[in-house]
Amino acid sequence: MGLEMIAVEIADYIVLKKIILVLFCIILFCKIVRYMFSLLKEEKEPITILVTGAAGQIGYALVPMIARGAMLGPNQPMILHMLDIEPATESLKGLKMELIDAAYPLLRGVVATTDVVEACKDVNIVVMVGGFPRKEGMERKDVMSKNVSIYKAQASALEQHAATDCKVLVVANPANTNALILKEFAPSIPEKNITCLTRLDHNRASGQISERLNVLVSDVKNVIVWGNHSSTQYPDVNHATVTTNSGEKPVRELVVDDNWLNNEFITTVQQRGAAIIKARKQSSALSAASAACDHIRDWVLGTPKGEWVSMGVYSDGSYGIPTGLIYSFPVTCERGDWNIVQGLKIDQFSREKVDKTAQELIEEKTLAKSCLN
Ligand SMILES: NC(=O)c1ccc[n+]([C@@H]2O[C@H](COP(=O)([O-])OP(=O)(O)OC[C@H]3O[C@@H](n4cnc5c(N)ncnc54)[C@H](O)[C@@H]3O)[C@@H](O)[C@H]2O)c1
Ligand SMILES: O=C(O)C[C@H](O)C(=O)O
Repeated sequence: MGLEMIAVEIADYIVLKKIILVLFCIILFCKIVRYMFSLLKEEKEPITILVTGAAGQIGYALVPMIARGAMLGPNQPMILHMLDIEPATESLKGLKMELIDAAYPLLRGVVATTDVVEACKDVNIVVMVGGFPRKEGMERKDVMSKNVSIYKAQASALEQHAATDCKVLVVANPANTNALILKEFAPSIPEKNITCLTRLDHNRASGQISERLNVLVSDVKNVIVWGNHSSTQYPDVNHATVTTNSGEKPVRELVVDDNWLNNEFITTVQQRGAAIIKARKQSSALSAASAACDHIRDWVLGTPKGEWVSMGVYSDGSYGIPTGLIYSFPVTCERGDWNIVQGLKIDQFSREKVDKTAQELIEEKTLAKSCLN
């Protein structure tokens, strides 16, 4: 065999090796893609969610949202536990029938009960709506004594029977103080796992800006609701922006009316709950249910990059807010954990409002403790 022939054979061999390598890579790539798809299709374990006060009006709006996947996403199956009190037994039964009739694909089981132990068994997420609602003309403090005793009792049941890492959202008013009572009487639940709903106020603030500027509400970012879910809350737009064709613009720059932002905007958001009660003769329900889904979704699945939301959380002293209060702060969430956004500038106007609502929470805490004695 001449040298030329040997060179040709070696070249053929190298080409063949390259072809085999390319084929091998293609097969490997296909296998990886198939594996990724199989992971995506893989059935997740159901998460157990408890809604207390499920037979009430927020409950009636909330449970179908949860069952449709609005809270935990379209691929997360769930088992729903629904708790209410004896007089609501029949309407709770009816709600269970309707959930079955709605044939929600993600809903893998429904427990409708008036037994708090059965309701709390192994729950992973708890939305506490049960309680005595404020009626027209009533102050939130009027319902305090009725609700703190409910929250004390339910804290013990959760502590003993819920999953050890359960996440709790308190909706029922006074939401911040009910959450604080729950925290005090369920000391084994990590304090970071007990929160209250101020997302409704946050969404209301974004909604008012969107209406005023005629922009999409989804383009309004980073409003803050500080403090109590009450008329002393402080809706703050000093760090808020709107996404426009020419980038992110500060809300103040676009509104060009500091008088409106510092007065009417704040009181409209603060008084929105009362305005809805006046109009409907019942407190807000669908917007509260939707906000509860937003709160849990962002907490569990994370907030979008560069955005924060408002959540009532246990104060660690950030922004000079005393520890020992459940206070609404701007937070970002990642991998099921929230963190208070640090380093935001608080001007004198804001400082007074942030402190005023903290002061109301201190007073509510004292009142709640006296109701327990
Ligand atoms: N945080 C917020 O943003 C926000 C918004 C709207 C309403 N709320 C509050 O949410 C709460 C519920 O409002 P709603 O309109 O659904 O009231 P609702 O009266 O229609 O429903 C409350 C339900 O709780 C039940 N309940 C009472 N005691 C209970 C107990 N010990 N255990 C379990 N269930 C119990 C009642 O039987 C009723 O079915 C109220 O306190 C309301 O003020 C909070
Ligand atoms: O029930 C209320 O007091 C009002 C409610 O908290 C709301 O903000 O709509």
